[in-house]
This record gives sequence, C-alpha cells and structure tokens, in this order.
Amino acid sequence: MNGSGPSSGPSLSNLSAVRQSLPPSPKVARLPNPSLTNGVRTNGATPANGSLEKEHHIWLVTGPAGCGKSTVAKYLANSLHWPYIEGDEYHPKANVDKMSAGIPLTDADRWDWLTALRDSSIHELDQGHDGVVLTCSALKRKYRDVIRVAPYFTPNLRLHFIYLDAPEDLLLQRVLARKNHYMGANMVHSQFDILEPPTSDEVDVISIDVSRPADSVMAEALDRVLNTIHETKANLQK
Ligand SMILES: Nc1ncnc2c1ncn2[C@@H]1O[C@H](COP(=O)(O)OP(=O)(O)OP(=O)(O)O)[C@@H](O)[C@H]1O
Ligand SMILES: O=C(O)[C@H](O)[C@@H](O)[C@H](O)[C@H](O)CO
Repeated sequence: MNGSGPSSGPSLSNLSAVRQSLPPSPKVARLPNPSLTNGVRTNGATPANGSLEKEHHIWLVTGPAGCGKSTVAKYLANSLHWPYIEGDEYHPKANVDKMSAGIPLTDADRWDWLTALRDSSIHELDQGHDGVVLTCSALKRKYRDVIRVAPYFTPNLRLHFIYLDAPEDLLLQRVLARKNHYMGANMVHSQFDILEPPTSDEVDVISIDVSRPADSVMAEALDRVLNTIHETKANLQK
C-alpha cells in the first residue's frame, strides 16, 4: 500500500554530505530504532553518552489536485532515502469512486483517510526511519490539525507541511494535460472552493510557489527541508 520509497537510508547526521550526494545516493542498511514502539517512545531520557536523542520527521506535501504533490514528494523521498507514502493510495474505494464520478469528498469522507495517513507515517518511523514523506491534499486547516496530533504521542517527532501554491487556472491546465488519473479537471474548482491556504500562524508550514518548472520546485523543496532539519538540530544543541 505504501509508495515506492526505499526501505532504508542514511541518517542525517551530515546534511552537507546529503546535499552533495544527490542524486543518486547509495542505500545504507540501518538498525531499527529501539526507542520507538508503535509510534510511542518508550524511553525519552537523554542517552548515557550525553548526546540528545535523535529527531524524527514527518513531511507532508500538500495542496489541491495537480499542484505537484507526488512529483515533489517522490523526489524528496528518493533524495533523503526516506519512505514515501502516496496519500491517493489510502483513499477507500468509495472515495475514489466518488471522485471519479466528479463528486467532491466531504469532511466525513476524509477523516478515516487522514488518520490512516497519520498512523502509517508513525508506523514508518517505528520501523527505524529518520523521516517519512507523504502526499496529502490537506485542503482545510482542520485536516492539517488531524495530522498535528501525531507528535502528541511521539516526543522528538517533528511534523512539517510543504504547501504547493499555484493558481486554479494553472492547476486546471496541468490536470487537463494529465492522463489516466481518476481526478478529472472537473474536480479542480471544487478543491479551490474549500481550500484554506495555510495562514502565517501555522508555523510548521513551508509554502512554495509551484508556478515554475518542476526541477526548480523540487530543488527548492529539498533545500528547505534540509535547512529546516539543520535548524532543528542546531536549536536542540543550544
Ligand atoms: N512545477 C511543475 N511544472 C509543470 N508541470 C508539473 C509541475 N509539477 C508537476 N507537474 C505535472 O503536473 C501534473 C500533476 O502533478 P502531480 O501528479 O505531481 O500532482 P499531484 O498534486 O500529486 O496531483 P493529485 O493530487 O491530483 O494526484 C503531472 O502531470 C506532473 O508531471
Ligand atoms: O482531499 C481530497 O479531495 C483528495 O485527497 C484529492 O485531493 C485527491 O485525492 C487528489 O488530489 C488526487 O487527485
């Protein structure tokens, strides 16, 4: 059910090395993280050697249909050697049938999907990964808030959103040009109808203008992810 991300990868102890090795980087075997069990840390204490416990990261790539979530998320996951969860694959058949028929989902249609994505992300970290990247439209603030519950139960878990920002007419063109996808161009307007773009108080959100070529969007996204992780580590060591 999960996306095509690799099952193991290097730690992020040396971010500049990660930057320089892209793409591609070799897969490195990792030991499972013994301090995470079913998404809940069993030992939050500072290790005996005095170093701080390692941070774990969930990155959600968000935005309306056609904004480039899958494109960006796959690139991040491959670059960082993190698992990739394709949110579209977690919709139950009833949701896919609705969207295929041109009927927008309701809040009620989305709750179980959102919690499944949250649980699956934590499950990936539980397997010993430093981070996980997933796609999720997360169109409303309350949908983002469902995912924001994840760190309540998992100290040292950092949750981040990347919001891919583009005007409706541009996404309409991209969806029109795309073939073999259940989400038709007739659905794009309904996505913008309910969209609540992240506001400035949502400090866990990075917004990226995606009305430019995909290569440039992916490069910016990776740079901002690496910088954020670097800042998190630096703040912890203060
Ligand atoms: N920055 C970009 N410039 C031009 N085309 C792009 C860009 N990013 C993605 N695309 C193209 O736009 C289409 C939609 O991209 P993608 O499938 O990644 O979006 P998505 O947000 O995952 O869509 P959905 O939520 O509907 O699955 C694809 O054909 C993709 O190749
Ligand atoms: O919340 C939603 O309405 C859905 O997640 C949609 O956004 C689609 O799954 C996605 O865009 C695929 O095209």
